Amino acid sequence: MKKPSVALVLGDPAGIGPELVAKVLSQPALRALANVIIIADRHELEKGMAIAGQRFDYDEITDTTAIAFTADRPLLLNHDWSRRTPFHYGSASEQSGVYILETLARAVELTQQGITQGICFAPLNKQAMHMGGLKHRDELHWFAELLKFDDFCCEVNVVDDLWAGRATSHIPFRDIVKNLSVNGVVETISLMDRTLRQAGIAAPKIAVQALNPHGGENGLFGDEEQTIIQPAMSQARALGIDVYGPYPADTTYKAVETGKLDAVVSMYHDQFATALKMLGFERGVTVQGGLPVPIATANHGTAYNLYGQNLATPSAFENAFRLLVKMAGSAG
Ligand SMILES: NC(=O)C1=CN([C@@H]2O[C@H](COP(=O)(O)OP(=O)(O)OC[C@H]3O[C@@H](n4cnc5c(N)ncnc54)[C@H](O)[C@@H]3O)[C@@H](O)[C@H]2O)C=CC1
Ligand SMILES: NCC(=O)COP(=O)(O)O
Repeated sequence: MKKPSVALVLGDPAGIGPELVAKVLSQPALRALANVIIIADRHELEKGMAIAGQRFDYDEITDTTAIAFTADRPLLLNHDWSRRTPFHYGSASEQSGVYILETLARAVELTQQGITQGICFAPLNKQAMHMGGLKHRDELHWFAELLKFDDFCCEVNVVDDLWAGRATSHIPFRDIVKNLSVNGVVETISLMDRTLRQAGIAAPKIAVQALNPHGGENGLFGDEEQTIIQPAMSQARALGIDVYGPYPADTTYKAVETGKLDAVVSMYHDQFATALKMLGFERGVTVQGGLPVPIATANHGTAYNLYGQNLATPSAFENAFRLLVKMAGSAG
């Protein structure tokens, strides 16, 4: 297979992103997987290497129209921040938000131009992005608009061989129930089924979570299982999708283990994400599911509390890079 070209973005320079990028790209075996174009302020990239105590060589480019890759040597497209307001290291700021949005937008542009086949970004901060002008509730919906994609999308989390998606995501807890619908649950199950097939699982088995304690116990405390989740599962079965449940949140993992299920569809963000992060915080990846361009990141965030201390574990971001390269290879 031809080596894919991928865009790599530092995420929020005020968090652990630059340190993670340094730790990943300083490994020759990882660098060799793809032609990498880093979109970053050179000073922040160098600072990440200084924090990590690890470095790699790169060539700087200014012109993206005639790119030539030298074996296993990343290219840097310098997003010069030297004349702009400095970042607030270790906390959210407007300038971090603007930087994140500008660098991600350049990554999307490169991918739309066919120069790269996917985007891997180190952790970003949604609060900073909102301070920097993000009007969408999260980067997923911002990416969708940039890519002129108006179909269904949702974040997909992966730890080892276990995948998870959610029918609602970055919304207030009090709004979960009013945002749940039969159609939304069917869309989430279908996206999960497609994603698993693209990942090479020929006959995906998908668990669906209940919303209420003990699955509502037949309407005793909540009836969303009967009014929304079971009808959605019936529609999914009619589409040929192999779904199981609905399982109460506290015993879903047991059902997954016993039934050797491949994925879980949750009703809200933390419902299964908490179990997944218990299972493998250091290994988890988040994919921007459903978009026409492969985009992946680590499942953890900016960890502002760890900034500048060389304490960030790179393994989740390494997994994100590997998965993104695989997806970009299939896309290109
Ligand atoms: N990949 C991405 O872009 C993601 C971004 N976020 C964003 O990150 C921001 C902060 O999120 P939080 O919920 O505070 O979670 P967080 O993941 O940044 O931090 C949670 C805890 O885990 C620790 N931690 C995180 N990554 C670590 C690593 N690589 N090595 C060692 N310890 C690590 C932190 O020090 C902290 O104690 C939010 O704005 C959120 O939206 C959250 C998840 C993924
Ligand atoms: N920036 C990616 C992101 O926030 C996805 O993380 P999560 O919603 O899976 O926690």
